[in-house]
Amino acid sequence: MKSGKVGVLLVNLGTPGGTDYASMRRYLKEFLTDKRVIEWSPWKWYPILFGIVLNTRPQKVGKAYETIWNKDRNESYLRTYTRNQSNLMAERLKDLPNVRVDWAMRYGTPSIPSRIQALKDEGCDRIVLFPLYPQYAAATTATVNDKAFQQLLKMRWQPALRTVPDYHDDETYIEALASSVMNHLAALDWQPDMVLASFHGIPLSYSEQGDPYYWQCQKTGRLLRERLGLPEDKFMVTFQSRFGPEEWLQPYTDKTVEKLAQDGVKKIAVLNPGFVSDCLETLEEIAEQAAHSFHARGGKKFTHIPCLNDSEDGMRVLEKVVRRELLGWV
Ligand SMILES: C=CC1=C(C)c2cc3[nH]c(cc4nc(cc5[nH]c(cc1n2)c(C)c5CCC(=O)O)C(CCC(=O)O)=C4C)c(C)c3C=C
Ligand SMILES: [Fe+2]
Ligand SMILES: [Fe+2]
Repeated sequence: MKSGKVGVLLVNLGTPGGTDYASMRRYLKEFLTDKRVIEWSPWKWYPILFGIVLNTRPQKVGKAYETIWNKDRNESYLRTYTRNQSNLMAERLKDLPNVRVDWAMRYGTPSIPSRIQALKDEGCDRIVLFPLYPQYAAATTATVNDKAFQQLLKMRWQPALRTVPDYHDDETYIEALASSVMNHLAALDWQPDMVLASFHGIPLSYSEQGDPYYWQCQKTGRLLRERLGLPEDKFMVTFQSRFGPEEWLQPYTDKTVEKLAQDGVKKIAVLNPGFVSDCLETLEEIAEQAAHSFHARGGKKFTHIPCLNDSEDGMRVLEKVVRRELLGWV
């Protein structure tokens, strides 16, 4: 049995294997049966999920994925960026010869159990598990951790596992976001009247039960606004990607974009600080749908500021967090 190495496992949300009905259904089924994501009792939720959602949503969302699919590699960008981040991280950690870097997805492939097992087989008896979410939510961070520990449940000789906490107020992260905004805006021949920092939402009830997500998003937003030197009336934190009938965190991004246009605001910029990589929710919902809705209501200029992805600044953030969590192990 090999031993003595340290693994670093980068984990993002997941992605369907293809945009066809069967792949989309498989992906959404795994996602939407996760009790950390949908907290309703299965008695209430499953008839709706299996009766309606999984019969209609795969087609609808499959079409949306088609518009943002990475055709060169026949995969979603979330997968492309996560793999790139893993390769670049391995390069950056070359000075630590005992460290192995790998990546996984919470839903779809490569799965967390398969990569934890692979790292263990390679001799990693210590693993740093990094859920790629700057703000903590049970629906994202906790479910990644749960999945990893489920695999450990099956192992006789478990690796030691260190879970990486959120980094919503980390200086390097705020600095990277700020430069991504400044560089993007400097390349335009116009300047926005309003900058929206749009985070993925969660149901309000999750927040009321103690999820720190809302407050972490607010703090990220405030620190970014201060770093950009923007007054409060030129910067807003909003929440996107509502799903289902419940009330979610407010203000909603789509409604805000509509209202801004109706109120006569002509130029806006939107960024997604909570997403480590661009994905359906940023490329389709914001860069396509929100832009369309803004223009349709009289808005003139709309720009989407890309996520940090596999950029130099983005990698500096991830590397800083990983090196901090490796302390004592390398
Ligand atoms: C109740 C449902 C959902 C909760 C809660 C939720 C929280 C949440 N999600 C992300 C990040 C991503 N979500 C993505 C897609 C997506 N999210 C939901 C539902 C909930 N998310 C669904 C059903 C989907 C699939 C698309 C759709 O059917 O609309 C993605 C994109 C994945 C991709 O491949 O591009 C990301 C990323 C966060 C950060 C979060 C809570 C903080
Ligand atoms: Fe989501
Ligand atoms: Fe969405």
